[in-house]
Amino acid sequence: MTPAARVQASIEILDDILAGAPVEKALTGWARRSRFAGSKDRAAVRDYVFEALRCKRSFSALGGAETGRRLMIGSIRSNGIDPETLFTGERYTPEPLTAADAPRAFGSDAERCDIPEWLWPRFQTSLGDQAEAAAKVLQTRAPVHLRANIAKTDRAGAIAALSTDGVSAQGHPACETALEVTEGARKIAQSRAYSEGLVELQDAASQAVVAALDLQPGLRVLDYCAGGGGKSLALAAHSGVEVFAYDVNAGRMRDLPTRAKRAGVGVTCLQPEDVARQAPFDIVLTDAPCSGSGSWRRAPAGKWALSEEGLNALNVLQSDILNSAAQLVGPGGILAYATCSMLDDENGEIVDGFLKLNPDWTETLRKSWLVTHGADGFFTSHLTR
Ligand SMILES: C[S@@+](CC[C@H](N)C(=O)[O-])C[C@H]1O[C@@H](n2cnc3c(N)ncnc32)[C@H](O)[C@@H]1O
Repeated sequence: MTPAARVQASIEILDDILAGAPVEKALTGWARRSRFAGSKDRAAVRDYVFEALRCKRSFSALGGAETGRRLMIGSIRSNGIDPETLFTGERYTPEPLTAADAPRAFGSDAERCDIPEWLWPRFQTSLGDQAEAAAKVLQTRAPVHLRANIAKTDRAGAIAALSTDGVSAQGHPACETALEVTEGARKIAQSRAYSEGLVELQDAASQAVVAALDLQPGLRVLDYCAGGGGKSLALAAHSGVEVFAYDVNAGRMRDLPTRAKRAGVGVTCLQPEDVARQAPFDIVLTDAPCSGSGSWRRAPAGKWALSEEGLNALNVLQSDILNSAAQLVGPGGILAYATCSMLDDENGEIVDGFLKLNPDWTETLRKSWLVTHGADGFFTSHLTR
C-alpha cells in the first residue's frame, strides 16, 4: 500500500470507530476486508488510528472537524506534512482538500492537550505543574515494557534471551524486574524468552506496584481484582509466596492457569464462596477498576468514553472494593490499594475517605507514578491496622 492508501484506510476505520464500533473490531474488520494489506501496512494503519484516537480533540481542530478524514488531515498537519501531498484523489487515496478542510484555532488548553473539557480542572488539580506535560505524554505512543520473571531468570538473563530472537531491551528504573524494549517489539510474541515464560508483557509501573510490597516467603497474598492476572503472576514469581486470585468477573481469569504454567508459578483462582473461607490473608492487593487515565496511551478510547457520572460511579465502586477487601486482611497485614489512574479522585481521595471511616487503619506508604516518569500512571497506598 502507498502511504496515501494507508491514510485512506485509516480514514475508513476512524469513521467506523466514530460511528460506535469498538477499536479492535474496526481494525480487524478492515484487515479481513483488505487481504492485500501486508503486516507492515497493518502496523502502519494501526499506528495512524491509535495516534488519531489519542489526539482526537487536537487533530479535530487541526483538521477542522471530527470525522475520519478531518482527523487524518489534522494528524498529517501535526506531523508538519502538507496534506495535499497525500490527499490527491488518485486511486485508493483520499479526495483532494477543499476550503472546508481548513484548520481552526484551539478553543482551550484542554483541546490542545487532548483532555476532555470537563476533566481538565480535575486533571490539573491532581497533577499540578505536571498536568500539561502528562497530557502531552498521553498524546504519544506507549513504550513496550516486559517483566523479567524472577521465578525463572533475572533481568540480565531476560535481556540476553530476548536478544537471541532479535528483541533489544534495557533495564527500566521503575523496579528491578522492569525492561523497556528498544527494538524488535513485534518479535516478542514469537521469541523463546516469551514462550518459555522468561518474560511477560507488563508495564513497568504495574510491576513497581507489586515490587513496593514486602513479599517474604510464607506469606499468603490475595490479588482481589485479578483481571487477566498480570499482578498475580508478578506476585507469584516471588519464592515461597502463596498467591490467590479473585475477580468478580471470573471469566477475566480464564487464561491465568495457562499463563501461570508458562511462567512456572502457582496461582490459586478463587470462586466467590472461597474468598472468605481462605481469609485472612497477610496481604490483599486491590488493583481497582478505574478510569485508566494512566494507561490512556494504550487504550485511548477510554479517555473520551469517561464522563463525570462514570467517574463518580467508579469512585463509589473503588470505596466499596476497598471496604470489602479490608475484611479479608489478617491482623497486622497489608491492604494495598492500587489504580492505573493519575486522578486524585480515584487515588488519595478514596484512601482518605476510607481512613476517615476506619480510624483503626493507618497508611504506611503512598506512591504515585506519572506517565512523565516513562511508564503508565499508577498509584498505590498500603494500609494496616
Ligand atoms: C484494573 S482491572 C485489574 C487488572 C489486573 N490486576 C492486572 O494487573 O492485569 C480491575 C478488575 O477488577 C474487577 N472488579 C470489578 N469490581 C470488582 C469487585 N467488586 N470485586 C472484585 N473484582 C472486581 C474487574 O472485573 C477487573 O478485572
